[in-house]
Formats: sequence, C-alpha cells, structure tokens
Amino acid sequence: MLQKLEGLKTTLWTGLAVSLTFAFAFYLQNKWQVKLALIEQVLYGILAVGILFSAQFSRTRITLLLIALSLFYLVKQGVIAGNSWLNANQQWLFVAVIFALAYLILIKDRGLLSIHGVMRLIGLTLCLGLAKGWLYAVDWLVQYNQQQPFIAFDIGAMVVLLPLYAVALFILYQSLRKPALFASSVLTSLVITNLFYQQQLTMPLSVLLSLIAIQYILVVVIDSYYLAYRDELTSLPSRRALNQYALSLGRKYCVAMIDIDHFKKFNDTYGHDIGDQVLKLVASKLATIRAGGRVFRYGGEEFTAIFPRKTAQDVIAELERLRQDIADYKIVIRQPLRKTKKARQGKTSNELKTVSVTISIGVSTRSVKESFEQTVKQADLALYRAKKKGRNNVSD
Ligand SMILES: Nc1nc2c(ncn2[C@@H]2O[C@H](COP(=O)(O)OP(=O)(O)OP(=O)(O)O)[C@@H](O)[C@H]2O)c(=O)[nH]1
Repeated sequence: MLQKLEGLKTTLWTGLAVSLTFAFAFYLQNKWQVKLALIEQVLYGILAVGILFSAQFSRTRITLLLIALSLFYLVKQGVIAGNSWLNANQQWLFVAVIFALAYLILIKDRGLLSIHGVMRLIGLTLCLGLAKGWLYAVDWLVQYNQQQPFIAFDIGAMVVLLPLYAVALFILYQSLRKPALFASSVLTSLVITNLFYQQQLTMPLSVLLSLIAIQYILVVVIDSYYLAYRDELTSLPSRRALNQYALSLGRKYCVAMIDIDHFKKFNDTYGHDIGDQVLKLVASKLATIRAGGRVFRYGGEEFTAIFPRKTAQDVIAELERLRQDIADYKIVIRQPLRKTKKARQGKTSNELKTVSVTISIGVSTRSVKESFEQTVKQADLALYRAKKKGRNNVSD
C-alpha cells in the first residue's frame, strides 16, 4: 500500500543544490584560486565546527564522516604522518569508504560516547576488513581467470566500480524511498568523491573538502529546523510553526479548524498504523490548499488552516472543495486479517480494501481586538457545530 517514492523531492533538491554549488565554485574559481592558502586554513575551522556542531545535535553519523574527512586532510597536509601509506593503499581505502557509507546509511544516529559508539567503530573497522577481502577476492579471480578463462570481461577493472555502483544504487534506493537528507547528501558526496578520484573533477582538495563539510553542516541545520517546525508524520508545519506564524499575522485573517470524523473508530477498526497512513493522505490533500491558505498539524487528527487577509466568506468555497476532495478520495489499504488461520500462522494478508474518510471544518474570521488564540477558539466552536450538524460539512 502507498508505495511511493516519498524521498524523490529531497533527493532531487539535494542533487540540484550540490550540482549548482559545484558549478558556481567552478565559475568563481578565479576568485578563490588566489585565496587557496586561506581556504586551507579555514577548512580546519569548518571541520572543527562541523564535528562539534553535529556531535552537539547527536548526529553521530555526520560526526564520524567529518572526523574521517579531518583525519584524511590532516594526513594529506602532512600534519599527521602517513601520506605515503595512504597513497600506497588508495584503492583499498576508497573501497572501504564506499562500504562505510553503505554501513552509515543502515545504522541510526546514536550516542558516540556509549556502547553504540564502540559498535559503530567496530562496524567501520569491519568495512576496512571487508574491503581488503574484496580486493583479495578480485585478485584471486583475475589470476584464476587467466588460467581458466570463465569471465568474459576484465574483472580487475571493476574492483572499485562494482562496489561503487552497487552502493550508489543502494543509497539511491534508500534516498528515494523516504525523505532523508543524510542519505541524499551521502549519495551526492559519493558521486563527487568518485569524480574526484577518477580525476574527472579537478579542484584543490581543500576546496572540495570545504564544500563537502559545509554540505554536512547544512544537513544538521536543515534537519534540526524540520525537527522543530515540521510534523514528522505528515510533513506539515507543526503547532510550534503555527504559533510562530501567528505572530506575523496582521489584523485581518481567518482561521479554519479541520478534524477527521470518527477517527477513533477508524483506528479501532483498521489499527493505528493504517490510521497513520490515512492521516498522511489527508494531510497531503490539505497541503493542496489554495486561496492563500496555509495548513498546520494542530495535533492528533486536527489541522489548522490560516488565511491571511481573508474572511470566512472568502474561503468557504475553498474549504468546501477540500472537504469534498477528501470525501471522494478512495483510499486503498491492505487490511491485516488478524483473526484468520493464515494470519495466525504469521502469513501476511493481501486483502485490499477501499475506505474513505470525511472531515468537518469550523471557520472563523478574526474580530476586532481578538487575539489569535480567541479566533482559534471561535473556529473550534464552529467545528463543534459542524460535528453537531452531522459531520462532513463546513460551518462558520
Ligand atoms: N493513527 C493515529 N491516530 C491518532 C493520532 N493522533 C490522534 N489519533 C487518534 O484520533 C482519535 C481521535 O478521536 P476523538 O477525539 O474521540 O474523535 P473522533 O473519533 O475523530 O470523533 P469525532 O471527532 O467526534 O468525529 C483517537 O483515537 C486518537 O488516538 C495519530 O497520530 N495517529
């Protein structure tokens, strides 16, 4: 049910933003070429800020990535010994980084200074081992193929490309499946790092790493913003965003309170998970609001629409359109057959069922000297009247 590419938008936006940043960097290279020495110094600051900032926000995976970038840069700059070892093991380390990125996509952000942190370090060490094993395996295959040819193509040439494409496809899939800025950013970094490694992208290491590190810092900033102001389930702006928005309203506006009818019964019949999916669908319909309105998730199965510079009379037609749109929407759900023998045996049911929900709406125009909270209260009373009138209607 509802198998959509929910992360498509985030993936495309991230790809576009990163491509534009790099295009811009190329366009402006005359400007920064002369300041390379400064960029090399500033990068230390960017990396340090990124590590502290991401750690503060418990974005462990980003902290780990930035620590790895810092170590790499310190070695490359000769601050830490090991550059010749790095060059000699370039291929191995690159494959290990590819595996490590896939690993980071699979795990969750957990406290670094805890048992989880130790587990993550073990996981990353395993990636190094896995990469070594892969190189040995390919070596062995190449030798075996020379003695008894059984593979038509040059497998040796695929030693990096094969894991790279496999992991890139895996991360692309994860990134498209659900909106996740982290996965989308890792994907773009993987593409960029590969272009750099293949020498198709020529720019100083310090500039490349600065752009990548800034990208990860932005991921933390944007994700934190969304965490604070977006409702996680519906992706609509949250109650906090509503309160913030209310402060920017002028004297003339109207408020609509929107509530799903008999949602408790719906949850009881189909289960909380299906209830969640339906909430998401209703929210996505409400997000198509016109007439200059903005919709927020007020809480539970209640939403609020604000129309600046409008009266209730101006927006009733639009609210009616939304109400009708949702009432007409046939939602296909996969109903679990909990009581059947098949279900008891742990087999999932494939029974598809079409359901629909309705909404009731109460709308109120702000009166002179009325506070935002008072207008919301009036809209709530109108909603109560809509429910009393039999639900699935708009009341003012
Ligand atoms: N699945 C799901 N259910 C939720 C969520 N938030 C609130 N609910 C449920 O929404 C239901 C609200 O029920 P009520 O306030 O009694 O109202 P109602 O059943 O919609 O009936 P009317 O509003 O009178 O039409 C409760 O069962 C809550 O558990 C959520 O995020 N997900």
